[in-house]
Amino acid sequence: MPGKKRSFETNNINFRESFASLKFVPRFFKEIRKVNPLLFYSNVTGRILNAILPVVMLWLGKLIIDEVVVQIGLETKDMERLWILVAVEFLLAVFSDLLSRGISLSDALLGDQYSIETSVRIIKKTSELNLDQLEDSEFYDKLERARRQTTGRVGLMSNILAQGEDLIVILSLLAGVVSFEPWLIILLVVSVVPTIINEIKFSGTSYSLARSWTQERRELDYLRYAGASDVTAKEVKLFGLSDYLADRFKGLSDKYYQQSKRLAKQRAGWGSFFNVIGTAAYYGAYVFIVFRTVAGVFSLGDLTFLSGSFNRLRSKLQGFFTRFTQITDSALYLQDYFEFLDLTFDETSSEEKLPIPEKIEKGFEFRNVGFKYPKSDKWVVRNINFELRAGEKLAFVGENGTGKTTLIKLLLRFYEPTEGEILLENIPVKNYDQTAYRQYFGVIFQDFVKFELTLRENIAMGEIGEIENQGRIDSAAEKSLAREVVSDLPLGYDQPLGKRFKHGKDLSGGQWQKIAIARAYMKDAEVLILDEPTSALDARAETEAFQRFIQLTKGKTAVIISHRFSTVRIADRIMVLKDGSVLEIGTHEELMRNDKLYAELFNLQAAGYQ
Ligand SMILES: Nc1ncnc2c1ncn2[C@@H]1O[C@H](COP(=O)(O)OP(=O)(O)OP(=O)(O)O)[C@@H](O)[C@H]1O
Repeated sequence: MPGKKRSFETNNINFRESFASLKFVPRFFKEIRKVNPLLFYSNVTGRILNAILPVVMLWLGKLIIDEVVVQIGLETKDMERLWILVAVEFLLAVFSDLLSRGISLSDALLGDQYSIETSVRIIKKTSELNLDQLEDSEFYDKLERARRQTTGRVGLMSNILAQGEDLIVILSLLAGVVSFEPWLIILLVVSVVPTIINEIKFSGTSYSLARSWTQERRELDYLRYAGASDVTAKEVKLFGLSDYLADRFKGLSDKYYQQSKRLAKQRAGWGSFFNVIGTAAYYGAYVFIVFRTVAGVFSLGDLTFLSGSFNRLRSKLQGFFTRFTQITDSALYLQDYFEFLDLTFDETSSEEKLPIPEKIEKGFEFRNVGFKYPKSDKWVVRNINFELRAGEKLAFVGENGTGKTTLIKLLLRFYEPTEGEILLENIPVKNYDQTAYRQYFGVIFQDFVKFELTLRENIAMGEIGEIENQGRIDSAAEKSLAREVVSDLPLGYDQPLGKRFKHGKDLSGGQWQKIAIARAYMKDAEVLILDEPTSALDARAETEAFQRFIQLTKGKTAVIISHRFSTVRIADRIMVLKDGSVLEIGTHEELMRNDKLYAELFNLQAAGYQ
């Protein structure tokens, strides 16, 4: 957003908060285990084995050197023990390599399976939520973070498991070092404390930066899409928008880059400084071990074992703390993911819901309905009173933005009215089970989705359980005039639509609408809603589509929204909306006699056709 101040310091996450996010880790692992228990337990077992190998190898190294020293001092050499030790070390080295590869492989497989699982869960969860949640930008940010981190979560899994593995390595090495020389522990602490301080200092900062930029990243994604996609290409070329979009993208990305660079430089600077202190402590320990060896307290083998163990311990401990911040950082994303999954979708009340009536006898009634969109103070519609009687075809007309689609969304219970109520058979619709209630409706929205899938799938979306029912798909296509679209396409029903995928064919606006109408015919719905479904059809096709619609849906209840009065007049009754209120309602003849807005607009359009 231009001019808006963005700084990661403004909502920085501190160490305690990062630490608290670890509470999601057990749930995370439960989910991973569920995805593939066998792979999961093999991975854990492999890591435990792999963790004890380093100390065993170092110990073997010590035994080999000590044996070499003994053999040097002997007149007649007996090399058998030495070769056995070397052979065991060799076998262990091979085993360790195989084990590491096995662990990486199972990490990758488990990670892939888990990321498929999470993507599926995110899709399913999104469909459970209410429309107002989906339209909320904060919600979108949460969804964005939950979605973005799919691969990050895989890294988190490996990191946590590796952390457990390293802990075992550290404890075993520590036991070895302590048994020789407890004093070394003090130097060890001195060598790792700087790393710990550094990590605490920067804990959560990367996440904070990324989080504070969620909205901008969405904007960047959008600009990338607007500047480089087939959908926008025509206008971008025609209006020469490419530089404008590229500059805007660059300006915003540069800001992010600068903040990210500053953070990375600070991290690198402090990291190097603390590392020098740590290295000095290590060399202090080394000098100490060398002195003790020269003094004859330690053997040469002890020297190798101790210096090797100490060095490994130091790097493992440093790695342990560095990884710890990576883990807490990623766990913060985990928190976003689980918070997203735990979002509740609020059916207005938790009381028992009524089953829906099998057949609609009376119809729907809007009683004094008023509505404001969430986070808005503006009444979009108010004092709305009308009936949608069972079996009737009711048309909504009115200028753009007067609330026609909003009334449909209220009828479909995508939103609750802010005041008043909607009734079905004299009972408030909110008392009925929502999922069952929505089954009544077959709807085509004006912004219906053009799924970039096959034509068959696009029609079957109306009743996806019937996708194998060719007869039903044929009949829906026939009714909606989509049959001719099918026969024009080389692959018929199996033609992929849209340009995104190989062999995809794009359709004209009118052809897409015919397919969308077929979608409504797929479902044997009690109530049909057509929100400007024919705006892209030519005049003849539109009249034909509507006349068919009226014939084919005899006895069914329907709402039709259209700006074409030649279509609207076919409806049983017409409701005229103005500024969010009902101005008049009645049959075509009644409204013409009324001689108000409807008659005026009708005559205006009729004159236009003469
Ligand atoms: N999701 C939303 N959040 C906030 N305001 C909205 C939302 N959807 C629509 N509006 C506002 O509600 C008003 C009514 O919109 P609606 O889509 O119901 O009009 P319409 O009569 O169907 O218009 P058209 O003929 O152009 O399709 C408009 O002012 C619009 O800006």
